[in-house]
Amino acid sequence: MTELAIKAQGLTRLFGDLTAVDAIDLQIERGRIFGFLGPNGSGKTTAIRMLCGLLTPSAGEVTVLGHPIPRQAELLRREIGYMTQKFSLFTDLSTLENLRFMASIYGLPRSRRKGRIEAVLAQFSLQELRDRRLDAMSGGQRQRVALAVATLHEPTLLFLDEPTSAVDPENRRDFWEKLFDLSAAGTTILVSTHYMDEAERCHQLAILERGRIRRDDTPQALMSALEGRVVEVSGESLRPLREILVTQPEIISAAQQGNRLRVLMTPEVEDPLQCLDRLAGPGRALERTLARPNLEDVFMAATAKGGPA
Ligand SMILES: Nc1ncnc2c1ncn2[C@@H]1O[C@H](COP(=O)(O)OP(=O)(O)OP(=O)(O)O)[C@@H](O)[C@H]1O
Repeated sequence: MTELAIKAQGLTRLFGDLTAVDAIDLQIERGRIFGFLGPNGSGKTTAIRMLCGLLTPSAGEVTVLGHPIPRQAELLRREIGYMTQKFSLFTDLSTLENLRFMASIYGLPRSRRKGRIEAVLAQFSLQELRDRRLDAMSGGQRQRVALAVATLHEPTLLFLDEPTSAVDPENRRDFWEKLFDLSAAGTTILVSTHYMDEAERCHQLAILERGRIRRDDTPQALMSALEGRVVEVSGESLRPLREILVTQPEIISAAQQGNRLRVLMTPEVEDPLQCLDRLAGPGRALERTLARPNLEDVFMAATAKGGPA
């Protein structure tokens, strides 16, 4: 049986009347990159904080790296790294000063400190930035320092809460290469994002909406499940066509991309092309073809029109 890094059942958190996380179940295998994909306010941060032992669940069972949480949260803390969307390092200190400070906070033995600091400086290509203050760095450079700090004590499990929200696409790609290096070396990573390109890189993905997991599978399986339901339309007057389509019960979403309209249909529709022709009405010169589903389609299917379809 595959060993699980994280197992949660019925994990729930209320804030007053609001259910921020609503009875979610999770099984995350060791060494995997697992993604939480969801819009703002869908409960990603709240779920991560409970899994780290930083926030007490209102209900549910959680085991992380074999520790029942929150009971053994203190023991867990030494084995995990946590990087939040809010930048939490000292911007008036240099890379090296931040690393030295965090090494003492983590309680790294003196004999290991120097070696680990040099190791992460090399691993995250920070040698040239070792003496630079963080407030004189770009967003991407700072994120690399933050990842170096989060992995300084060699955690076996890493929680990354929207780690690249202030980073451009090229730096995001580099950042993900570092995550794959860590994963290949055995580190389990739970990462939250609202970027589709990031979500697609994960080994496994949970789509969250209003505190619930709407889908949980590999990105490939999630996309394959929508095969035959996405139609791309090109032609004249796409805006009025879209207006008609979005009001129809057969249509989950219709989004314009350049001079094409991407239409996602409900699973009940047997012949999407024929259905589209019928809804568009006679007299429209349309070109339409079935398209390969992407993660954006999966996200729409999982969350649009008030619930999963
Ligand atoms: N301490 C708190 N007190 C009251 N409500 C809270 C608290 N923390 C979070 N919430 C609410 O719980 C819901 C989920 O928030 P959460 O931060 O977990 O979402 P998120 O998916 O991480 O969003 P984002 O992408 O914006 O970070 C939101 O409606 C939020 O306002």
